[in-house]
Amino acid sequence: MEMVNTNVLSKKPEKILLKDALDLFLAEDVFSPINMPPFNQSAMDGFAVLFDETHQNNFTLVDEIKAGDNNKRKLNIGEAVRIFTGAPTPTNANAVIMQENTSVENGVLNIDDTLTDYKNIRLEGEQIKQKQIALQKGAKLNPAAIGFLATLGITEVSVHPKPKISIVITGNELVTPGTPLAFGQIYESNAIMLQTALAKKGFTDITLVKVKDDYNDTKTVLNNVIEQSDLVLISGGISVGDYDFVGKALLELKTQQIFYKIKQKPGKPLFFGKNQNTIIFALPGNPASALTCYYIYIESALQKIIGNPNYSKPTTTLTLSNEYIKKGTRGEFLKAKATGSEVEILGSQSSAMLNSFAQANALVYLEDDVKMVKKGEKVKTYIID
Ligand SMILES: Nc1nc2c(c(=O)[nH]1)N[C@H]1C(S)=C(S)[C@@H](COP(=O)(O)OP(=O)(O)OC[C@H]3O[C@@H](n4cnc5c(N)ncnc54)[C@H](O)[C@@H]3O)O[C@H]1N2
Ligand code: MOO
Repeated sequence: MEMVNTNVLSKKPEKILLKDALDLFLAEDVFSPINMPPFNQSAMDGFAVLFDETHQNNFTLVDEIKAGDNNKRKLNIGEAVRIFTGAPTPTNANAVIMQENTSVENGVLNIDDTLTDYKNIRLEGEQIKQKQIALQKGAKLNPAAIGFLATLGITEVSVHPKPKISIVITGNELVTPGTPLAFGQIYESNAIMLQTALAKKGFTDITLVKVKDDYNDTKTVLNNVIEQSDLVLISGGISVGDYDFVGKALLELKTQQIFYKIKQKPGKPLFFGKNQNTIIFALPGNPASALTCYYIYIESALQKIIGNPNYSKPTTTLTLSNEYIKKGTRGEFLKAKATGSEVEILGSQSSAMLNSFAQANALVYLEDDVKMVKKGEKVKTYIID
């Protein structure tokens, strides 16, 4: 995972529309172009007054101001205006009294309330002043941050944009769901699985290409997608079989191999490399292997590409509710179900099967030298969502 973090660079900053910036990270500080609020504003429906120590009640009503009115009037001591929430208070008004605490008789306002300076007035610039920093470089644009920038009138932000992604599906045996299966064929499921996993995190600029187990076709397809994408995810054809052409084609295309094969289960033959500025993951075709590699490696790479300054896949330590005997010497990511402080390792851990993955909300990680874990033991758990 460390190798992914050090080798994946953030995309060059671009200005994009604020409405398209959800969950991206600011590439530069943003300063407020205005005072917010831009004028003294009433926080209540009621009456704005100008009082002093000699005049605390029986105000003379002189005007009405509602939200949106372009009214910059001033009051004399002892005067009041009818006012509504969000309306500009008279420029020198020093309190707003809620209408519930008032009565009006013959144009005179009586109040049943204490007067304090600037009660119920939102002062100009009290949230932020013009030229002050609104959000810092690296800030995540969640809905509140997007709303905040919109309150300042901002429509565009400089961010590290989302990557253009290509998914390449390899395999002669694969047919699209919805068509009948001939003997020897299986339904192709990695494309939709990866596409929806990506879409869930907001990554939707995806080109899907399918290629048969043919060296020249694989090379041509990979050459094209590498040229057109920031991130290429390849499914299958990365192991050692005579018809696994992905590794050979990638190297022939002068891809820099950063790692190939990891001591982990599932996902042993995972390939990670770079070609020019394009990041490439060749995922094992086994569906559970492909998805595990997606969660553990690709989600981190995506966050790095969009400039997340402090991402690491969320992990927690949970108490195991069942025993598990680990056979091999690879580290294992095990499909699991976390409930509160407990986690259960599910059955059906095969890389070729998705039945237990479909019920999982976590992956328990056991180090390579672990032989078994007992009920009640604490285990490292990746939460997947
Ligand atoms: N002699 C060895 N054989 C294998 C090794 C090994 O070390 N030595 N490693 C095994 C492991 S572990 C894995 S994982 C697989 C990975 O193989 P590939 O990445 O080359 O993937 P394929 O052979 O193309 O497919 C594997 C398996 O998954 C099915 N598949 C592939 N793509 C899809 C898809 N899009 N949708 C659904 N199912 C898919 C495919 O039919 C195969 O059954 O290699 C082992 N072999
Ligand atoms: O490493 Mo493979 O992904 O176990 O089946």
